[in-house]
Amino acid sequence: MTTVTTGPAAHGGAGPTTVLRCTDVTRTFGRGTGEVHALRGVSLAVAAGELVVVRGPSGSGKTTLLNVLGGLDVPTSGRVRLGERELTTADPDEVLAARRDEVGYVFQSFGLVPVLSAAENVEVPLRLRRTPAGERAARVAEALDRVGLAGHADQRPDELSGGQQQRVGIARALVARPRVLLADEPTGQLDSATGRRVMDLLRELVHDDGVAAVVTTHDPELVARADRVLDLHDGLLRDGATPAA
Ligand SMILES: Nc1ncnc2c1ncn2[C@@H]1O[C@H](COP(=O)(O)OP(=O)(O)OP(=O)(O)O)[C@@H](O)[C@H]1O
Repeated sequence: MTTVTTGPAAHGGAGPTTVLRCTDVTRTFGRGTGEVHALRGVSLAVAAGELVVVRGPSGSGKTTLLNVLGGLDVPTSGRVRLGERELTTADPDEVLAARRDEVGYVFQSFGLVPVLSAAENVEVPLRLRRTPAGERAARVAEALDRVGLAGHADQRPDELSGGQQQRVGIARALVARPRVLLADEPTGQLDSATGRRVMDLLRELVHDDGVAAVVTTHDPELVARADRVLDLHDGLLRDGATPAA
């Protein structure tokens, strides 16, 4: 098994700003002749305020990696550390708490609840954290304002464009001030100009908030906006080309 260590871990171990780390992670699906090695020894450390883009062809393991990093899936072997929590040895309640408290997720298909307004969608993570109602309203208004949707709070997803829906998705991901942001092909359903604007926004917010972000993509436009690019091929992670800008 080949293990490629990338990021702060490759340069002297745990830096004080590393908030997300996985070490020698494998994930195997199925058994026997049907076995699929989706991740084959992946190590990665992401610092606060760093935007890491993971690119790779379909089936290379991108979604599996995000699921493992975010505590949505359990690796077959290896370790995942999210903030102060070691997910791979934590009990299920603690993993749930880590997901709720530490991670914001952005989905390719936005993942908004169709019957809720933009503001109500953004409010969901705050309700899960039992944030008091008055504080919720202020935080939701601020989050919508930051993504340029202050005037769209009462609209439902089907009354918004794709780019606006993804801005709502980003506001929802960041409203509870997570330390980690995970985004799976966040511009996959957007035209290229809209995708660029959404990615610029994501980059700005990640840097402003000091969030450790991992974004998967096929899109070269996203790659150019990364602080660091990693290539995933057949479940193996390698340093990619340094982004142009
Ligand atoms: N639940 C599962 N059961 C069996 N095999 C799976 C499962 N999830 C993923 N795989 C397999 O693991 C490999 C990696 O899949 P993954 O979805 O992580 O790739 P991906 O890079 O995200 O692909 P895409 O870009 O098409 O979304 C693939 O061969 C896939 O078929």
